[in-house]
Amino acid sequence: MRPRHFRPAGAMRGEIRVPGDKSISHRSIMLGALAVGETRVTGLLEGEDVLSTAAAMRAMGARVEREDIGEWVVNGVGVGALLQPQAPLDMGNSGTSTRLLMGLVASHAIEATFVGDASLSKRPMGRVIEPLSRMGAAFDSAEGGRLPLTVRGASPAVPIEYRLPVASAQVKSAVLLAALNTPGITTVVEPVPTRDHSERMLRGFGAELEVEEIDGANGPERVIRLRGEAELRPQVIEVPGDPSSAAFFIVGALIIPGSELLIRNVGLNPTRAGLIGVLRDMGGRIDEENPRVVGGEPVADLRVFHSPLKGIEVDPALAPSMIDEFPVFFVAAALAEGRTVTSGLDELRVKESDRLSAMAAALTLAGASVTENEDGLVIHGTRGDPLPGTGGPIATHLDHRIAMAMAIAGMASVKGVEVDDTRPIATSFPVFEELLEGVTQ
Ligand SMILES: O=C(O)C1=C[C@@H](OP(=O)(O)O)[C@@H](O)[C@H](O)C1
Ligand SMILES: C=C(OP(=O)(O)O)C(=O)O
Repeated sequence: MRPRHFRPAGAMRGEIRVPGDKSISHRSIMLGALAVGETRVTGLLEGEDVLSTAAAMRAMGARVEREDIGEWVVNGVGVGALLQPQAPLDMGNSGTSTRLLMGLVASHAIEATFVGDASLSKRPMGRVIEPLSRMGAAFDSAEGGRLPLTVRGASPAVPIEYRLPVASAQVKSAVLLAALNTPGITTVVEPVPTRDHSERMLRGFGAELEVEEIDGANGPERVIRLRGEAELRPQVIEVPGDPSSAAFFIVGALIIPGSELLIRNVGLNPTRAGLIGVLRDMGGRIDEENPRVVGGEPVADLRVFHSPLKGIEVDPALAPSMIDEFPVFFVAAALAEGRTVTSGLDELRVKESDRLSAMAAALTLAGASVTENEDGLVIHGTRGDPLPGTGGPIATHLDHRIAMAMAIAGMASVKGVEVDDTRPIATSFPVFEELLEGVTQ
């Protein structure tokens, strides 16, 4: 455990540049490893989760090398040519690494065992076991479809048409990655759109992938078709900054009086940008400067000003586009005027921790007024007054986003917040504390 007390702070001022997007970093290493030849990546997130992906791809035959900060070179083996790993693949804390790599292994003639830390070992893998079994892969897992888990890939695997039962980009991506080495056309139907980095990058690497929008019973649905036995061509990839990391600074600058912060290099893919729209609807001033396209993704610099926020009812349809931002969004709600209501957030219970109960407990300790419902939180804000709690230690539960969200809460509190363990922050945002110190007065 590495505890730290996050003190009440003056304004957040100056500028920062957020590190590379975690989702895109994972995918650039995985697809690079499946393309024959040299893929060059800049701006790669060097967080522990991405390093777990890099180590796994090395164990399956790819050359994955770091040349400089964020500059990586991947020499791939080609679709269909992954090697049998000689030892269990240690996924650490990373759900994305585990679920996407289970998809890759599922259609190769290899067997791989996945292990992870205490948090990852509690997370449900049945949601990927189910479609990948239909494609022909075989699984042995701990009870309830949990890690440790062994996948025996099918060769050839069978193409399926799969309608996602949960709004999960990881499940969608696992099926699409399995489809790469599966003869014929695999179809994934998405009733609710989730982040589309896999689709964008698969196309960029030359896969035959098409996306059709159709009218579903409850609105537009996306039908994604991928032709298998794909040949991927190596790419040069610039990874845009991670909006999920920027979120902590966006909320910090909005709630701490006197703040004006420039956050450079923020990815604004619409399947990820839900938080910004909701905070604007609450009265937050977030200006976009220098809009551009980086690595096939929309990016801008964000200038964020301290703003009085008003409570809001968050449309549950927005959840997938801000799914990882809810912990810090709850902090914004705790400082807003009036009531904020969230619902439809069952998925938050199966992240690195149960993020609904972890944030309800942590914010209550910090002095916020929070009611935990089955699928969301209701929060009565302080109308800008600092949180009046005891400062007593809040439990992170091996969850980086709880640690960072409560660090921001501490800065907007009377007595600060003691975070029981800051180590998990390194999974997604190793320079978080350094950047925070640089911009707080
Ligand atoms: O595909 C991805 O890169 C991710 C998808 C999301 O998970 P789910 O698919 O479980 O919603 C998200 O929470 C995670 O941080 C990254
Ligand atoms: C849920 C997250 O990641 P993963 O599922 O990859 O562990 C996250 O980063 O908030």
